[in-house]
Amino acid sequence: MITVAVSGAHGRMGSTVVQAVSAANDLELVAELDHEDEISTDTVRGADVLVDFTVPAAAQTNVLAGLAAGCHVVVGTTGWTPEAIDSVRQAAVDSGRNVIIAPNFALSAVLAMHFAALAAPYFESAEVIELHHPNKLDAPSGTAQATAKKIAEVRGSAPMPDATEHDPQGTRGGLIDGVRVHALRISGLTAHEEILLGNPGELLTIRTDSFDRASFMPGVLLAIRKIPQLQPLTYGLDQVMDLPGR
Ligand SMILES: NC(=O)c1ccc[n+]([C@@H]2O[C@H](COP(=O)([O-])OP(=O)(O)OC[C@H]3O[C@@H](n4cnc5c(N)ncnc54)[C@H](O)[C@@H]3O)[C@@H](O)[C@H]2O)c1
Ligand SMILES: O=C(O)C1=N[C@H](C(=O)O)CCC1
Repeated sequence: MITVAVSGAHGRMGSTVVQAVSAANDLELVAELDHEDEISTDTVRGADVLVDFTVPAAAQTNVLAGLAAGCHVVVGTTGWTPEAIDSVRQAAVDSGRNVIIAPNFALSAVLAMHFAALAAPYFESAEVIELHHPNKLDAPSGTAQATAKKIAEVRGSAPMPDATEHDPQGTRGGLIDGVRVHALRISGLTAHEEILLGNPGELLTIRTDSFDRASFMPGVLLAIRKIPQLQPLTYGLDQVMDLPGR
């Protein structure tokens, strides 16, 4: 039996994780923590794994507190900087516990990112559109950032055709490692992304839709089950799945 504490347990994702862990035969929910609860040896109640779905401003502190409390930590909270990830990596090494940070636990999103990285070297143009519910705090989404970085990695510095000279309102979107990213916030949506890859006369569109937060749960449970066997720091659920072409 793997014991689990959830941080952000009253939120949209945290409450869904509480339900999913409670329903799993091999997992035991031992603590539900939220905004006013300190993360400590006492409050995690001996949990093997702390799962964090909180807010970008709190995630790093929560992960470090979880490691100090003796937990492996599964992180879904977005908004990470490379510096914050490095500090977590070092803390994980020092603690002898492991951390996985995944910007998206939905299998369709993980595969969409993977397929985009496989396809990107074959296309002149690549842009990312992410579409989310309007209560989301961060833009662009962690998934869009990770997607753009993966595309940039495989494309290198190959230029994309774009004659735009005048865009005073910034309507061409943000640039992440040379890849354009556009963030939409629309009532009624949950979490969606399109990756558009173009060549003269053709377009490949890769799209992932999370219509319900249940879509993230198989990935979260996989990470909880696998984390004791992982490296001190893993970034992305693709690193845990046995994907072809990696
Ligand atoms: N990785 C993924 O697959 C995935 C999927 C969905 C959302 N997310 C990310 O998860 C995060 C949470 O999303 P959400 O929609 O559940 O948000 P939410 O606002 O519904 O929930 C956040 C919860 O965190 C709590 N909280 C705030 N500060 C805290 C602190 N210091 N300690 C403990 N709890 C604190 C809030 O009270 C709230 O209950 C966001 O960063 C979002 O981008 C990731
Ligand atoms: O609802 C959110 O907030 C989501 N955040 C993640 C991101 O920023 O990529 C994953 C999708 C849902």
